[in-house]
Amino acid sequence: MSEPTDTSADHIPEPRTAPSPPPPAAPTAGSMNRPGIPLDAEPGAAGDVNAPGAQMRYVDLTGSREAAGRSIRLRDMARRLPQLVRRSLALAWQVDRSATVGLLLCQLVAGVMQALGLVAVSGTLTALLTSGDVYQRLLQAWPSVALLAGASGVRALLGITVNWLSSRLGPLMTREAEQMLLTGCAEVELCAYDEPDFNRDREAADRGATVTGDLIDEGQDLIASSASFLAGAIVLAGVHPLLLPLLVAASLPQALAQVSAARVRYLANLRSNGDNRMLSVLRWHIYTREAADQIRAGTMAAFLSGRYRQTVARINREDRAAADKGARMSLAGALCGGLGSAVVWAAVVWLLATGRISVGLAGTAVFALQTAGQSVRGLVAVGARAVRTGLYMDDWSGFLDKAGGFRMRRGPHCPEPPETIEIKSVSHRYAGKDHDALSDVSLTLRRGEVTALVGFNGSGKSTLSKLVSGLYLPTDGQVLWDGTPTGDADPQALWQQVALVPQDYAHWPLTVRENITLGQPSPRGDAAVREACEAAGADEVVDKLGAGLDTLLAREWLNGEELSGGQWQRIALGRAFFRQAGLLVLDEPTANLDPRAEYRIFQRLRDLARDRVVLLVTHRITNVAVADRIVVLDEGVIVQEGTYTQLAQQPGLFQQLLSYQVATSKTGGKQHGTSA
Ligand SMILES: Nc1ncnc2c1ncn2[C@@H]1O[C@H](COP(=O)(O)OP(=O)(O)OP(=O)(O)O)[C@@H](O)[C@H]1O
Repeated sequence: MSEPTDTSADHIPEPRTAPSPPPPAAPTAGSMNRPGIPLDAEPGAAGDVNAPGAQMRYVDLTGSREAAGRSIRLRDMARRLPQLVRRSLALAWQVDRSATVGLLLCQLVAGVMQALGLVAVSGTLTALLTSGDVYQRLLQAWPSVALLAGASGVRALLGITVNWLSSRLGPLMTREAEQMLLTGCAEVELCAYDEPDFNRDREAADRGATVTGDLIDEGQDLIASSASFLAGAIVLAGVHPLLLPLLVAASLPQALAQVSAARVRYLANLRSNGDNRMLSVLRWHIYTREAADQIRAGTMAAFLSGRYRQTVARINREDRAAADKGARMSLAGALCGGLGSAVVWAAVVWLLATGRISVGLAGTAVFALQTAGQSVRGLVAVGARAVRTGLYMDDWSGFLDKAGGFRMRRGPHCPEPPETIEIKSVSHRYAGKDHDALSDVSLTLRRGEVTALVGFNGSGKSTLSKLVSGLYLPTDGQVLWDGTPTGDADPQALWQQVALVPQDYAHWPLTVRENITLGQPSPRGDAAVREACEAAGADEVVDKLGAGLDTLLAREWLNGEELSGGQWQRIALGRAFFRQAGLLVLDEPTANLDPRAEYRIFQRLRDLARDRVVLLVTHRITNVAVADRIVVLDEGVIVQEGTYTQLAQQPGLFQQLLSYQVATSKTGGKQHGTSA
């Protein structure tokens, strides 16, 4: 049985496992293009951070949690606590049954020992305070003393056992909660991530998972306090029926004050939630390597530190106000509590003076009053903390429910490498958008052909490539793989047939080999990896690395290496070429490559297309001559389609794009010539 912590504290301590907002950046190439602007910053804030009074703040994340925080009241707490204990035990049962049973048994025996201890106190005092010679009185008292010592010893041992079992269970519960979160996220449709609420709730759920392990300690403290209160109450009621209600009434003001102070602190924490998240974003950008060069070259350090200080000042103001208010409440509670205690002690004296209880029973009452009083305060303090942990856990379980709503529920069909992919009257609108990213697009992709998508930024090229790959399901129309809609295919089986090089490819902190195989090695072993590297021009990169394919691609890690942007892109291409997939999607595959590497990739595309469908998204208009067919998109609509020769001669958007690129290269050439 662990002792309830900080029974006199007037505030709920932070969860023992302090939840911290996760670092904002994923390991992608593109993440570097968006330093400093959180994805869900308040509308307008990101674009106008220097305007007078403008503050870059996270959107309010509190919403329903504020309402939940306001419900930290004595009555709601009493209703909530049994649920929380049940919840903690259910999760504990899930991860380690024997430890859970052990914990419950220990708590039960500890409660019995507490009651026996109090009975033994009564026996000891009665024996010692009766008249007669000292030797006789000691002889009479010793069985009670032995019982008292035995009960204390057993309680101490049980306390150690409970701590041991709780510390075994806590981390297991946290890991289990995190695992459930990971599984939940891996199983949702990609479109879930486009819902702003989803990302927000996921972060909150992450904090909830982190504190899940705390609930077992808090649950144990609650059980221990309840058992201790029960033992004290039974003994006290035995001494005189007046004492127990008096004690409860006397403890009430202090309990109310504690709960109110807890509510004030919780709400203050909630109000600072956005600012705390902002601090973590700023810290990440200020001290990690990712943006270190841009902070220096842009002389941004003072600006960012200033923003950090402003945010800290806001949090400090909020904390200070909550601390002051909490202290005032605690003071009022302590005053009322002091008066209440005086009344209880006066009652004991009165009962003794009027001969209603013996001296021995009065002594027992003193011990029982102390035990029960401490337990009530402990119950309230731990209860308030457990309720707060429960609120964090609500975020976690709420998110799991939400993720369940987005779970992929597609068909069982396992596609073969496709002969044709038909895009049939497809429209797609992202969540929260008021217009379609693609409108009524129809197109057929065939094995053996390279189809290129071109168009201005935001015209819908990447969206179309993600629909073709089955990453998104269209909001209207169908994408048919050899006649089967992507929504009817088993997603894992379908993605086995997809090799994708997205615009923002991941820089996995793994070895070169794992970066290529993505953890799914070929039966041909390293020979297949080397072939893919050669096709992508990554062989030159690997040859220069100390440990070849075994080199860890993360410089900040022990013995890791860092690659240049173009070298990473070759690795990303190697990944796609390694995969034996029937669809190859290349979204801006040569943006970081030098002209020689780019030339080689475009030359290889024809070979690659022989036994697969190839979809190429590119702004390098002069290079799309390699494609069998070019599709020109504008504002989500196909405006032109044909071969390079046809489109180059036809007035339209393609000619415009081509002329811009030719003009740019000419201008660049002239400038180069002038400066040379
Ligand atoms: N995840 C998303 N959530 C909401 N809107 C999105 C999302 N991805 C793209 N969009 C919007 O859909 C439209 C088409 O975007 P898409 O990325 O397909 O364009 P693109 O032609 O590939 O652009 P670029 O040439 O810049 O890569 C844009 O208006 C964009 O803002």
